Amino acid sequence: MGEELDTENQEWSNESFLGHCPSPRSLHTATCVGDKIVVFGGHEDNSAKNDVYILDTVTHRWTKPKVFGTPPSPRCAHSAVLIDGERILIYGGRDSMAKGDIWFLEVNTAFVRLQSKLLNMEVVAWSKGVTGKAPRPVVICGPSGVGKGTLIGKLMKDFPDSFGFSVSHTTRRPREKEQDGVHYHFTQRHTMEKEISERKFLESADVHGNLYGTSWAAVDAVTNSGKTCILDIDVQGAQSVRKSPLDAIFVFIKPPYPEEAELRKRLHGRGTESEEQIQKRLRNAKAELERAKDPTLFDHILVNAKLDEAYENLKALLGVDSISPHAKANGNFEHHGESANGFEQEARSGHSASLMGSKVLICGGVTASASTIALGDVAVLDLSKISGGAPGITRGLNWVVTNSSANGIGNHNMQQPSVSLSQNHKLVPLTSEPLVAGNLSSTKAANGFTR
Ligand SMILES: Nc1nc2c(ncn2[C@@H]2O[C@H](COP(=O)(O)OP(=O)(O)O)[C@@H](O)[C@H]2O)c(=O)[nH]1
Ligand SMILES: Nc1ncnc2c1ncn2[C@@H]1O[C@H](COP(=O)(O)OP(=O)(O)O)[C@@H](O)[C@H]1O
Repeated sequence: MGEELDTENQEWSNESFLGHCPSPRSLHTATCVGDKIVVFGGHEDNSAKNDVYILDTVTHRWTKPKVFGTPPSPRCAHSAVLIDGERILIYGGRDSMAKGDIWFLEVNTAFVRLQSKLLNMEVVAWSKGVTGKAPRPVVICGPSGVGKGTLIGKLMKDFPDSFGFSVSHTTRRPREKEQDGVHYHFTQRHTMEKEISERKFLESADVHGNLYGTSWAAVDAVTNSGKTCILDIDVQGAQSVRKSPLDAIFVFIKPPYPEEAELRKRLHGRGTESEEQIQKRLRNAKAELERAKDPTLFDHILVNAKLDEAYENLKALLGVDSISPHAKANGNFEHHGESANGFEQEARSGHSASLMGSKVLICGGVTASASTIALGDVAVLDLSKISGGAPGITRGLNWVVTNSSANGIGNHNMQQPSVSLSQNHKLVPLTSEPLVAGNLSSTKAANGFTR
């Protein structure tokens, strides 16, 4: 059962709803997307939630959609605003602490429509929103034995705060010093094939007789932490990623001449493969070196003759400061808070958010729950330059105004008030009037705290 409000007659009626309905909760958001209502997060039994449910208002059926990407941490008292009918911006909220991060729940983007068609089910996808200059992922390719692992290892050791490795899945057996979950996720072919069919992978390929693949989760884990994501994948993988919306930089590592003899020497020196496996790797190397000649695939070709020189060149093309290891790489971004232009935002919950053109106005709310200070400001998030999106981060967000006294914006028009399901599950508008009206310096926050 549920209750429905007829907005024309202003009347509530009891309705039966079918399907998988959300558990009773409060302080969640419910956003109308066409005939559907998308419910995210909320609070139940002393804990916050990060699940997503969709109510089809025509069929009166609830569904729990398939969720792509890594969801934000559980939260309640966040805000939700529908952007261009295709993605819901989720901002802030709290569990035990107030949050200042920005997320997009894609409900009708090209990516979501394609996945939905392929899987024949309701699909949504998470993409983390980033302000400032977000780094692009880096794809590193090259024949077996050329030194990809060695170069990446050096980069990760010297710049652990700046670079993160996308841990691939593989069906090959672990080498002696390889750790599961660090170098690869070692898995079985049937398990991996099942996960590929469930579309958990950004790309996958058969390489040297084994299955390798990059999961969405592997890339999300790095990009959502704010680090530059490094992918060590073969040329087939690079071709797939090139076609994906990941917007990566592609680097091919080549051996010096004579190429085959050098690879053979290095593979023998590494001593991790049998002679038969080395022969297979060398045969494949020829084909990879050939395919790398495609000028549309790689942005940079780097010869790894002398290791130290190759490493300096790699750092230079990635824009890393070679003098100060452990410093952040150029292009690193803040996950939340600071914008490219220096405006900073406090984490908050219980605020309101409304869309005005390509800008989102964030008003009031409270800061960290320990102090529960009500905020009287208006922050404006500019979405006019956003790019990217699931699968991957959404770039180009910018905080443009922070007005602590908010003169002149007090009675702004809330174009798209959030809608919330209350604890007893009635569908009610959360803020049919502006949450913050009049003089913002004496804001009343959503939970009643005043300043
Ligand atoms: N397409 C794809 N290739 C991968 C992935 N992970 C590793 N590879 C590639 O698989 C090949 C074999 O890797 P590995 O077994 O570690 O052997 P190595 O290249 O001899 O060190 C290399 O070309 C890797 O770049 C992945 O997730 N996807
Ligand atoms: N520039 C280089 N000169 C000589 N040997 C190298 C160089 N770069 C890497 N190696 C060695 O070659 C072997 C293969 O390197 P590795 O990083 O495992 O290659 P890949 O990951 O591309 O298969 C390792 O034993 C490594 O120490």
